[in-house]
Amino acid sequence: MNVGIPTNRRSAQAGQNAGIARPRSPETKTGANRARSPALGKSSAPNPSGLNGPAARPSMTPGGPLGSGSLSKGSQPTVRRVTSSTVEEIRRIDANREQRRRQAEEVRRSRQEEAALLGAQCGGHVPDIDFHRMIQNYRLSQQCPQPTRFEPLDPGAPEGVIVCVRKRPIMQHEVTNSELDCVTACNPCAVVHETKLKVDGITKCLESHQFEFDRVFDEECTTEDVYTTVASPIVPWVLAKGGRATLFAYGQTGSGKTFTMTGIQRLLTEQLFEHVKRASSLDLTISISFFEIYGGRPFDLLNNRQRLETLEDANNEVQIAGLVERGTSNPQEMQQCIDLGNSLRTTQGTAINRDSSRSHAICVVFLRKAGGGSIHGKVTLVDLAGSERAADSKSSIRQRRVEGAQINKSLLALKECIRAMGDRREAHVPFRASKLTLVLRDAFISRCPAKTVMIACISPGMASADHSVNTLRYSDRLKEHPRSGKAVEDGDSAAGRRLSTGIRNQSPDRKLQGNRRSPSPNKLERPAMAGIRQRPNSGTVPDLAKDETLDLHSEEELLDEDLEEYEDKNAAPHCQQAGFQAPAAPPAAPQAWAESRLWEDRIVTQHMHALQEDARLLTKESELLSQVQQGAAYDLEWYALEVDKIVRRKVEVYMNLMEDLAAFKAQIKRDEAHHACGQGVGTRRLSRAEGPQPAPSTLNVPQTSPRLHAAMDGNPCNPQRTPRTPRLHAGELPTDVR
Ligand SMILES: Nc1ncnc2c1ncn2[C@@H]1O[C@H](COP(=O)(O)OP(=O)(O)OP(=O)(O)O)[C@@H](O)[C@H]1O
Repeated sequence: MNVGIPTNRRSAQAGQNAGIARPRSPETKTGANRARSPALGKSSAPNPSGLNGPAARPSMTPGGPLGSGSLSKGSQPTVRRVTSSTVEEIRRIDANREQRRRQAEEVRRSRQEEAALLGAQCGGHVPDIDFHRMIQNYRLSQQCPQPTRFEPLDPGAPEGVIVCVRKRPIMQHEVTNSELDCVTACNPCAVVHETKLKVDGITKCLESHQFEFDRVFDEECTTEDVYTTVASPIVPWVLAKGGRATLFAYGQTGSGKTFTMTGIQRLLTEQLFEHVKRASSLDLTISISFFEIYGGRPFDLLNNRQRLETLEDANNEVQIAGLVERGTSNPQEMQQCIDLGNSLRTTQGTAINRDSSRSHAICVVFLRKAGGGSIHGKVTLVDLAGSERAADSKSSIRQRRVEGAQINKSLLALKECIRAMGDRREAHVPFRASKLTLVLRDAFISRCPAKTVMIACISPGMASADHSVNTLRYSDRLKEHPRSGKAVEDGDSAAGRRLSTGIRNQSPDRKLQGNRRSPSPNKLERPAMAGIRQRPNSGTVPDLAKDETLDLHSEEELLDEDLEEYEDKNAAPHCQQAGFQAPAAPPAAPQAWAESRLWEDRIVTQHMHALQEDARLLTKESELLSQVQQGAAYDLEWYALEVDKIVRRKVEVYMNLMEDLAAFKAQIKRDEAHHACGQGVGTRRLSRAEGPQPAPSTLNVPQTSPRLHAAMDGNPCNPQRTPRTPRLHAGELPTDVR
């Protein structure tokens, strides 16, 4: 009976049966033969062939002893013996089959029980039992002892960068999607289990990525635990040393960055006032600024999201012009400011997070000498935008693309700055690479002692495993110093090679491989966590894979490092065959972004100027009119001339604005077309070797009027047709209408 036996097993049995069909058919079909067989089994008739095993069996050919049925008397014992061994074989097979059936039944029953139990725990949404078992077994094998309390990290330790990981609990939406918790937090290790199928397509396996950090907080840990361990030791350190401390929360959307950061803000508020009170001899005041960087631009969160400008003063210090700094005299006031700032952040609902932040929020707490004096110390809390947003730089929606590109760029720049900061021999900190790092310059380049804490937040859900690995990889590299002598000396295979040669020296192909990982059949047999607690650590990802996997920012990394190479490699093949000469770079390239952003800035400024000019003209017009109405001016010819000038000026102002608007719309159109080119839909872009590219100066000196642009053939990839924006400055106004 085949019921309940899996297809493959059934066919296996069929095969076995087929294998014995021929010897059995003449002798064993009847019950009589079966009944006779035990007795026959005892036969000790000699083997005529004189051989043991299968070779000793009688021939199965038709002419053989069993084949024709014409057995002689002398051959009878041999037949009996053959029959006996066949029956024995059948019995054994039957017994095995029965045992397997029982085992299968047992497995099925225990799976059902386990599924019911798991389903009850997960509100009826049963995750994959096999993967669940594998992860449980992994955890059991590690026997991770969770410390009852975390020792506070020493902020005075020589290394300037502390990297921690916080795993949040699994959320309802993940349970509803039957997701498993695939992150094992076992301080100081964090392991992400990626669920995979082997090459046969049916065998399930786990790929476990292990990393080691300064601290790893599991889902049971509270924000107080995190604060006590990493943030609370920083406050006395800042007071004592006059230091600059910067805490970052990094991770994908919904991983708990804002949750962690708001908790830290609250706890810091409470602790700070206490400590400042205790250190009364320092005579310090506490003030706060709160701003966000959205789309590469700072906005003041304590001043109704007023747009801010970053400037550099004569001493090369970065200043944020117009940023409000509110003095606070008690924790409640400070908390109110923080709440206000958090409420004004740019958010958007996503499938994962109803209030997903789309910006980097930067809350700066200043400790100043009383009376608005110089800065004694500073604590900066940065809630970074979701790291996965970087992938939006390939979105089809322009706004998302701009956001994504800026986030990508800033996270990459941040990584490089922190790495450079940690490496004491690193002379160059590339803080100018993004607005985020520019405004945080103090954190990286400061004559005062500086300390950086990175809290990497990860979601435990199986669907987030990729992002979690990327987050851990990013965080892992913060402590990996590009020119670290140790790493080079270790010569630790590819990792060492990469550290010693730097990313620039990698082959372009490598660099472009993004997240691809080399298959690693041995990953499951990697050493247990206890065995990997040494740096450099990158867990089970083989060195080569690590080398290849430049995380999701690799393309941007490349852009920043070598734009030319990028342009040549990324020109869509499609775009290389049509006959056009296209503009500066694909949309992801810095020049294209810079051009776009220049237009955006310009259109807002021009509109503002137009309004101001209009208001001024209106005032002048009203004065003129009232003069005539009240009989103060009798020269109506003069009056008509003045009115004419005003109206002409108004027309000019608004014509200019309309030109700008047309140019801006054309720029948006070009962006879209370039994006399409980048996706393989567009037209050709010449490489630098093939033809001239517009010089960066075209950004400032646009070449043709939008009116001409309207008459163009509609190919927005033509750099010669970049619209011109007339500038309107106060100095350009005709003197006679002033
Ligand atoms: N440790 C935690 N314990 C309980 N709930 C948490 C924890 N971490 C996060 N959450 C919850 O997860 C959800 C998402 O968290 P949060 O908004 O902090 O994510 P995020 O990383 O800031 O996302 P985004 O980048 O989209 O803003 C929130 O509902 C939050 O309450």
